[in-house]
Amino acid sequence: MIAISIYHLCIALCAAPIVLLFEWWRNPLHKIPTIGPSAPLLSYIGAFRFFYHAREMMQEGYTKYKGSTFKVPLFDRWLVVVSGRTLIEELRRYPDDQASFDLASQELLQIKYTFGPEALDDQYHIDVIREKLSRNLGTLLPDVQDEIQHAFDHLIRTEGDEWTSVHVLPIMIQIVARASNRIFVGVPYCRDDAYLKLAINYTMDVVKGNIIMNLTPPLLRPIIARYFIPTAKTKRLTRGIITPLIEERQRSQQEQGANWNEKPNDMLMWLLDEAEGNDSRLRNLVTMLLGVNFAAIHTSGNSVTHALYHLAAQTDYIQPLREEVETVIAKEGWTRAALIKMWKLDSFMKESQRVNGVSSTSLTRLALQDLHLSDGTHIPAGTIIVVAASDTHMDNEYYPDASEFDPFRFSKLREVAGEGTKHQFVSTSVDYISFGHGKHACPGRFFAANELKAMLAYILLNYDVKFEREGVRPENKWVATAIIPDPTAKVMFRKRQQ
Ligand code: HEM
Repeated sequence: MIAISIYHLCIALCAAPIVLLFEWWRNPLHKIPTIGPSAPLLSYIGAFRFFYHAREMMQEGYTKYKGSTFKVPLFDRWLVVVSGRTLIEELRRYPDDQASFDLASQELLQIKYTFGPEALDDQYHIDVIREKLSRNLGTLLPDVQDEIQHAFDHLIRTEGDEWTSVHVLPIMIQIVARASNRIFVGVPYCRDDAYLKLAINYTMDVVKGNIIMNLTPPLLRPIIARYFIPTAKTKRLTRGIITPLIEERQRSQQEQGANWNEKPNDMLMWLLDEAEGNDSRLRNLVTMLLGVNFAAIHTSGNSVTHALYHLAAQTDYIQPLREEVETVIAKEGWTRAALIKMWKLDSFMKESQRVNGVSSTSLTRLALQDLHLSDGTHIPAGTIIVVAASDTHMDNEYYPDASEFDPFRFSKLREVAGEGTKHQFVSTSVDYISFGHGKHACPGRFFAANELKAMLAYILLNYDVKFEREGVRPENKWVATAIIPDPTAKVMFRKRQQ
């Protein structure tokens, strides 16, 4: 009996690698070139490498396979990367029922467990961002600016003409969180430390929850999620803070109806209006609010920090930018029209996003059916596809001297007749995909661009900035596909003496 068992065990042990190899060879993804090892089990070594050295692996793939596809390993799946104008355009054109952004996000972030199933059902916040937030930018700008000023005064303490060293990334994230939440929930909540902490930490909670879910077998996920997903607590605590505000607004709406003259013009009110008479939307308001914070805070906080590092490293950019801001403000006052006229500032932000960005990939899609790309690549249903954003942005074919940070690259291009809007910060194209491109391009980018330019303009008008080690911009950190400005760097701030 024992002999038979050992015999069977030996057969099983010998057969397992053969079966694994056969499955690997039969998998249609096998035909897509791999960066790093692709054989079964060895691909985990590749996944470790990708976690720490994504920049080099993406560069290698782009150099070898530009205009086609390659794949890189994550711990639980392959990521198929497409590049070149033709394929990016092809990916953009696929309808949602063939290549889905929503389901790709669901898979990569385990949204059902991290945000909660309600976040998948009814994404009415996207239309609210598109329709209400973007159309109210001009009206809301004074509030954003007021909050920026309040936040800088509160968080960056300078004395006379002394230089103060500021640990920039966490401070910029806080300022963005306050300025954004001035428009999401208004005063005093946008200054409430407990609420801000929850809104800021929600992103890390989602990341942690995602790691926990990826380590859990699918069958056990619903149970593990119930007890170990940190977002559940964050949502509960946020509900505790925001529910009285929601109830107060519902009461005012009932009592005053169309005569409610002081009706707030903010994200929470727009979401409430959209949820009126819809119980499930009302129940999910806080999830939606946190979802908007997730999309807005770290993306914008990292972006303004990237730009500020360039300013502090190359202080000769300060004068032309400051001159532009001062001249436009003197003529126009602090309006949205004024921000639009600041071409150099807009160009500076766009160039910073081009050479840094917040992610090395964009246009994330899940193939819902087999896709056949024009270069002959066959992508099987169930595959996650992305575009090589950073490498596209660093390609000399699209951007002369692409590796150079040329702050006024885009404002110079805009001076050519007919090119005025094409090179704005918010314009997307197959060559500029920091905000995605096409149907799912970031709907919050108009708000983000306004807020970030208002923050930079505020810094230019009110502070001198520099690095302690002058002229040296700290290296960005790459963690898998995420790109983060050095989280430890400090910038020196000195209040300008008017
Ligand atoms: C500098 C800041 C930002 C960056 C770099 C950024 C970037 C992006 C990117 C790359 C996408 C995915 C596009 C795609 O794969 O096709 C996206 C989607 C999205 N962003 Fe942003 N974003 C920023 C700020 C914001 C803000 C402030 C909001 C909200 C107020 C927002 C809300 C969203 C939403 C809701 C989506 C999903 C769109 C959809 O489902 O169709 N983002 N963003």
